[in-house]
Amino acid sequence: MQTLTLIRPDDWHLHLRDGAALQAVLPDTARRFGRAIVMPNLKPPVRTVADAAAYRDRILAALPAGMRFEPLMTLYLTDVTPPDEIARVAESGFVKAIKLYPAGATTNSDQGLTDIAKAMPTLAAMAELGVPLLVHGEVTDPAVDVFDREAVFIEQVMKPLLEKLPTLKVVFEHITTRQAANFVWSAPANVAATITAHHLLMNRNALFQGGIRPHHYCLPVLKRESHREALLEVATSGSPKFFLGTDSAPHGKRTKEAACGCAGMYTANNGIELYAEAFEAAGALDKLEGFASRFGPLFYGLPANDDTITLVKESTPVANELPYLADDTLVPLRAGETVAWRLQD
Ligand SMILES: NC(=O)N[C@@H](CC(=O)O)C(=O)O
Ligand SMILES: [Zn+2]
Ligand SMILES: [Zn+2]
Repeated sequence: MQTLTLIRPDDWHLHLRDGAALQAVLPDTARRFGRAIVMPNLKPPVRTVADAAAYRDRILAALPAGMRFEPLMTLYLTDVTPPDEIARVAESGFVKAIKLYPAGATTNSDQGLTDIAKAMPTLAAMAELGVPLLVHGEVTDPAVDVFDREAVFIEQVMKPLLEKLPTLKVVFEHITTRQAANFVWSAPANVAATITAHHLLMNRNALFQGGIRPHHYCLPVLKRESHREALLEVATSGSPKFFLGTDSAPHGKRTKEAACGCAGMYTANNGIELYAEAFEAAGALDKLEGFASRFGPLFYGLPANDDTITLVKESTPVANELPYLADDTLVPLRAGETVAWRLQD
């Protein structure tokens, strides 16, 4: 049987939620990944180092006994995040980055930034202290077509920001377009990107395959095939500017299968297996370890994990639903279908 052993990977973009949801999803990630950059879009958001310390404690308390996992925390950038908070971040050791959500761009982004100008002193402090900025890169202007919002963001926000603060470390999160892939490829080494497995595996046809498919809806929304090809090309290129970020984003079945369904796919239960499928299909399994286990730590200035995982090539069924909340379940990506790889126990 074909197997693949990798340095244990990390997930550089993950939603763990809180409370019962956190309890339900955390083991899926901790089984596979050594560390994860934990997104701060809770209700209310994680805005201070003190908030992040309390959230980190709740994550560690939810970790099943005997499991090793290190949550790397982030703060949610608002119009009023003070530059002082950045000094506390740099001192904390456990807060690794600041997350920019344009207000209204995605799930729980209503307290996000309304205008980048408002954050300039705080962003300048980040550039000075080497604190990375993680960006949900989509404009929110309703006049801009939803499929173009990432490409427009590059021109309207990302380029001007990096012109003003050329040394700021930036991770363009969950990139979905050829424009974003090219932009990061051509940018200096302080600019990197995460890529999800679902954007490597699916194009926008998956949203309408035999009918409307709410479990394939996430933000940024899936794009056309030529964009998927561009993402696959940079992900498998061996460039250290591109690394793994699942953007596993759990929402209960009832909130997904609704007249106005939530954005986000749940992939943590096959968090590395889905990437193995995508890399294998591209004939690039030898490039997976760099992308999944080495380039993220390199960007964040951390060592790679000191243990390994092994994947087995074996068609493996995916559950229809997973336990989630007392009154709702979770429908993972590929529910009721199969994944080509399995994590060895
Ligand atoms: N990706 C998503 O579609 N949803 C994320 C938010 C985000 O990462 O934009 C969520 O928190 O549900
Ligand atoms: Zn996002
Ligand atoms: Zn996300």
